[in-house]
Amino acid sequence: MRPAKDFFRPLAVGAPEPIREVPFPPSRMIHFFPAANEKMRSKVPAIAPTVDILLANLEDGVPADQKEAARAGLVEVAQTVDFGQTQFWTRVNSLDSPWALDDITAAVLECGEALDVIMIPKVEGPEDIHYVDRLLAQLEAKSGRTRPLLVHAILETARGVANVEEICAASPRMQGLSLGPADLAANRRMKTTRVGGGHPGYLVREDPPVGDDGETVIDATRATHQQDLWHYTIARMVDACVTHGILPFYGPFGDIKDTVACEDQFRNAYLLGCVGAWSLHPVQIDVAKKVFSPDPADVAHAQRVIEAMGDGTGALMLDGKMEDDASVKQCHVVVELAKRLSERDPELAATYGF
Ligand SMILES: CC(=O)SCCNC(=O)CCNC(=O)[C@H](O)C(C)(C)COP(=O)(O)OP(=O)(O)OC[C@H]1O[C@@H](n2cnc3c(N)ncnc32)[C@H](O)[C@@H]1OP(=O)(O)O
Ligand SMILES: O=CC(=O)O
Ligand SMILES: [Mg+2]
Repeated sequence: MRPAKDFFRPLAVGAPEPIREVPFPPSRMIHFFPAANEKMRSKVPAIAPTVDILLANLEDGVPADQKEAARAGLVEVAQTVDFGQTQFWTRVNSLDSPWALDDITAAVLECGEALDVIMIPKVEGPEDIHYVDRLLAQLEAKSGRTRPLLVHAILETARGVANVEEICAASPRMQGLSLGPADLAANRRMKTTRVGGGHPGYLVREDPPVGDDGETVIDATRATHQQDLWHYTIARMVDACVTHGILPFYGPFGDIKDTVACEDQFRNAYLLGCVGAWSLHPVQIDVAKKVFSPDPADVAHAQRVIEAMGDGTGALMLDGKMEDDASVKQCHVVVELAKRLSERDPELAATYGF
């Protein structure tokens, strides 16, 4: 760990100054497209204005024999597409792969200033971030980049989860974390075979009824309630991110057709503090937009509480409920997010009455 006085020093002569505060533009969805796929690349200019973050994927999901084509696709998109206010990210291959070094090199030297964030998969500890941090500084100095690339890590190994705080604190480049439930499940030896979401076998069952003889009746027809496999990890990730001033995201939901369960998974993450989730298919873009934009009814209620609370201190009753300094702070979180999103979206602003 560098001493505090050196934390914000560039790691190479000529590299841009590290940032002191992580920017938080609209970040409701990170939309993935396979960068090797020409047809998908051709859709990027049309999709870009409809998403908050567009990501050229080079890692899992891209076949091994298309890794070079994906890298070339990233560079082509970076050099030709006008992203407007949409953020442009890439996910490079993991640091132990034969492709990571060339991916990172091309991302810095050939993408110009178009790229905002590099997503690093399978991050295990702060040492992975330290390696990327120095390499990026060297490449930035060589390319003449004027603003530092930020780093987003995927939390998808047990060791990564165990080291989550150190990962968040490893560099001023750290922009955020995503939960990667598919790789994490494999690494933990969970016995699931899906990409995110719940599992019908992970449940709690109602207590058995008591018979006339006072004995419990063990029958299998009692109600069960499916539980959330990801609650612990998301909550842990959110606490680590907030502690270090960076942004938490939920990752992929693989059942593309089940937009209802996708919405549930995204909403659990939203309620626990995540700012966005990945969209793997165009149908998931609107799901993320809906879930990660505060509900207009919640915004209206929050505004009433803020208004009623005056200077924000004390306690009062509103609609039969106690409101005080702490509940009004929650209301400010909701209203500020709604206002921030509305700045770039007049239609959304109208639904809030701003
Ligand atoms: C665990 C992890 O690491 S998750 C991250 C790695 N995985 C990914 O990134 C997957 C990204 N998504 C995809 O590759 C695709 O959506 C797939 C393979 C899942 C499904 O693709 P398809 O079978 O083509 O889906 P479908 O037929 O429903 O597509 C409908 C249209 O949307 C397009 N489309 C599908 N996914 C995307 C996307 N991510 N971005 C842009 N366009 C897309 C298709 O090209 C198709 O276009 P068309 O109507 O002009 O033919
Ligand atoms: O990369 C994402 C995952 O879930 O694995
Ligand atoms: Mg993964």
